[in-house]
Amino acid sequence: MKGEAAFVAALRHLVYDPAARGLADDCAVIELGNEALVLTHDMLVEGVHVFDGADPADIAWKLVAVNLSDLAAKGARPLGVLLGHMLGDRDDRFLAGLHDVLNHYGVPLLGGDTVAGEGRRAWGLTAVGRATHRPVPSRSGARAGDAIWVTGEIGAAMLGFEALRDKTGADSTAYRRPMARLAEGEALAPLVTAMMDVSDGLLLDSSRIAEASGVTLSLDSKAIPLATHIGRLHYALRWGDDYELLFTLPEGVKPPVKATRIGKVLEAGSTGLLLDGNEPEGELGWMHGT
Ligand SMILES: Nc1ncnc2c1ncn2[C@@H]1O[C@H](COP(=O)(O)OP(=O)(O)OP(=O)(O)O)[C@@H](O)[C@H]1O
Ligand SMILES: Cc1ncc(C[n+]2csc(CCOP(=O)(O)O)c2C)c(N)n1
Ligand SMILES: [Mg+2]
Repeated sequence: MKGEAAFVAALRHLVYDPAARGLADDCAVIELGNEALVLTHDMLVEGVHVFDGADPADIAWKLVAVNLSDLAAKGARPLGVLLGHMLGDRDDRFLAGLHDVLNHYGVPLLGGDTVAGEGRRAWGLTAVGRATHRPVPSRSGARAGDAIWVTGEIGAAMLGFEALRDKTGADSTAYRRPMARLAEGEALAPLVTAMMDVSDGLLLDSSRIAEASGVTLSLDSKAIPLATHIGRLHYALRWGDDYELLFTLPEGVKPPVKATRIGKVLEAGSTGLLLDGNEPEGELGWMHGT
């Protein structure tokens, strides 16, 4: 067994509760009578998701935002978060960033756990939300004939990462402090046939909707809103950390939020994903441990 995909595939054999959505969605969804709880957990690791020596205030921001982004993708309103923290040098900065991000989104801290350990630090966060629309949007409802849409721009986090790596002084906010599209997710939830957030790269995440829905997603590269120039297209579509919402709508339905139409859903073909009519080359996005 190697890497994230193989491990999650093995975990699927342990899953029997429908709330887990087959471990093929951004969140678990627990139906409770007329309401549904929406739950997610994402981790950040030093040197993998954030630079070694990054300002802990930025780490706290990103940790909360990437989890709220998964709630946004299901149209859920956050109820609170639980934090898994490894103690370190500048925990006062972590606390300051945590205060900022929780304040920004108006989300309460409900609990967590604190440990000390050696080596690289990792942080975990569980976010709990309440569904604003049921059925809660999934990755599996895209149908042939639907249009494919995305909010915002793709590639801004990649540029921010490069600015920090190369010390150019260019803006790195999109990488350090991503925004969760909660308002957009809530407005879209009643309309979409499928929705997810883009964390691992537009191409890989599009292929996940295709797989979950049993269709082919056909993207038009010229339509994709890029934060960078067209020469960087190959990388921008694969780098990830975008945290925009990727969704499908029936043909003719206009999204109630700012978004760009980037392609069309086709009947399942020989490949789940087409870019300008061809199967994209190389790795599609970010996969841990491969
Ligand atoms: N260690 C794990 N234990 C249980 N379920 C897991 C584990 N790792 C991943 N999953 C599940 O696998 C599915 C896919 O996870 P993935 O991390 O790709 O989704 P995501 O959280 O939307 O993406 P990202 O982590 O890139 O933000 C989800 O249902 C997730 O809950
Ligand atoms: C220092 C540093 N190097 C590389 C990257 C790129 N990166 C790492 S994980 C990931 C996808 C989201 O992770 P997950 O799938 O765990 O949610 C991306 C785009 C980064 N963010 N920081
Ligand atoms: Mg997600």
